[in-house]
Amino acid sequence: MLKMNENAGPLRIGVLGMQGAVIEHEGALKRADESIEIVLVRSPDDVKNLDGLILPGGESTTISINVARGALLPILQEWIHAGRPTFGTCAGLILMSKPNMGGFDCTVERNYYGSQSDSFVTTVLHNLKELGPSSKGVFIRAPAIQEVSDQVTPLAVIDHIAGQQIVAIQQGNFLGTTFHPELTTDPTWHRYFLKIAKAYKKQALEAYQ
Ligand SMILES: NC(=O)CC[C@H](N)C(=O)O
Repeated sequence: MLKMNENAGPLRIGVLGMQGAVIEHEGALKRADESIEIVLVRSPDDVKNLDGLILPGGESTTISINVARGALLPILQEWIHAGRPTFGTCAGLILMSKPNMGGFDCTVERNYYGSQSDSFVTTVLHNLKELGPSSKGVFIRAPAIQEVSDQVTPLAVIDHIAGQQIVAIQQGNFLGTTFHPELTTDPTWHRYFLKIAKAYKKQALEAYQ
């Protein structure tokens, strides 16, 4: 059984360090809250005592292979199954969707917008007041969120020639974006994730006492 972090001190957030935008997420977490502890997750022991976990973007097949090779897969599955705070960006979101590790009750289509050269930056329109009206979304060989169940809350959309598309979602303690908020200096999405992790930790510590 995965142990929770019983330390009431600063939040400990893990960043899966297999491939992709790992350092960028570490920087974004620091910008969002200087006081948090960051753990690079590469082996099962690294997942102990975390309050939240980020699955970065990169290449989802490579990340999956490395996760399986490092014996992390059952630990991550247990983490997600327990509903612990998890933030998946781009490839990270792909891993949290069906038929991969799961977590989100949704399907995604990989490389929806085309190849690397079809990557783009556009305005992400937020649905949730506390996130502010909008942010800059960096989409790099991004997936598109396809079917979502009513368990999934869309948090943001973009206007696309194919129509408005959902690009950020929440389901309980899971947060996912098809874009890369860690590649901008705007801490909005990481702050929102830290809020989820903080609330989860508070609740878990209270239940524990
Ligand atoms: N920026 C990204 O994470 C791209 C995801 C990548 N195209 C994949 O399918 O894995």
